[in-house]
Amino acid sequence: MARRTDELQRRFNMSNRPKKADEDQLQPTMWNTLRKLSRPTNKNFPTADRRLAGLRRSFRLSRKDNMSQQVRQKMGEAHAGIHFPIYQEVLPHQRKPEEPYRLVLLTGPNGVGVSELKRRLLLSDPEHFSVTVPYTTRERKKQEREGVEYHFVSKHTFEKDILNHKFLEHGEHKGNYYGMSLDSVRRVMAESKVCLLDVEPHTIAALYSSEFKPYVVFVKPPSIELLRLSRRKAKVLASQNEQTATKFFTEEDFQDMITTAQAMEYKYGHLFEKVVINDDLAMAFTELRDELTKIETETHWIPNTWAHV
Ligand SMILES: Nc1ncnc2c1ncn2[C@@H]1O[C@H](COP(=O)(O)OP(=O)(O)OP(=O)(O)O)[C@@H](O)[C@H]1O
Repeated sequence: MARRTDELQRRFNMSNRPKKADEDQLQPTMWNTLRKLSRPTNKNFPTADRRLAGLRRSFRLSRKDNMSQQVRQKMGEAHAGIHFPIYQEVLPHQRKPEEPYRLVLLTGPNGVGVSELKRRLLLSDPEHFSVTVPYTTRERKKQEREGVEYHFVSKHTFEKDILNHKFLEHGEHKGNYYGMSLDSVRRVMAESKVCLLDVEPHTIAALYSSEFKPYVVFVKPPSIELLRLSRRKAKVLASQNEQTATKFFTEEDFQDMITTAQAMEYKYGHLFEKVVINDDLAMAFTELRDELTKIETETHWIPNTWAHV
């Protein structure tokens, strides 16, 4: 029988965009961040390429400049067509042994620890957790194998695939395309593994269906004081003049992380089923792993539209 609880209603009942009155109350910085959040970008390339190539941050800009008009138009249509209902009925759900595991989506501001938590989950049980293989048009390096680090395809094929909505997220860097396809997610799920995917929050909508039953985890930074303490020794990669070097987090990085997290929660909080505050890394990992175990083994709520495949 369908039921609706206040908590679930809170999660599922908000429209995707803040109301005008709400917009007026937002701090200017947060509102600018909200605007930025609407731009497609890609978090799924293997960290080495994404970061060594300076992809993560420059990606958003290069995509905007380089993508063909036709492709941009198609992408706009794809995003514009997705709406969430004001209310959603929910049903209790328990995974049957023959069913695929729910897709696990990890999201959060840059540098908060999404990749680190994903890496730890993978290491903790490589037979159980898996990740997708991205597509690229760049040249294959000597040590790389097709289908392991990347699927290597031609520019023509890639552009055709963009128009056919094959990619969940895609972008361009230094004249090469990179992208993550829906089929890669399906392949992992068909292997009876838990597919871990880190995404920008706007991508959640494209996966919000009975086929994927996404379990959305928001990785949130702690207070700025705790960020300063916990990230004292942590380093991030930074691009400088096309070169990449590691650097310590700056005060600006921390501020940015907190403002972006607030904006993400404001705009997409109704889709987050679990919020993990990443202060102590070991504790955050344990909390996340335990929660994923519960979702696999215990009865929990899902939108009733997901009940039938
Ligand atoms: N709780 C934590 N305490 C200390 N250091 C942390 C913690 N969480 C993550 N880190 C470190 O912070 C840095 C950034 O983490 P990570 O690469 O996972 O961020 P991210 O959210 O994936 O960001 P991006 O998508 O930009 O790569 C890494 O050096 C990581 O080891």
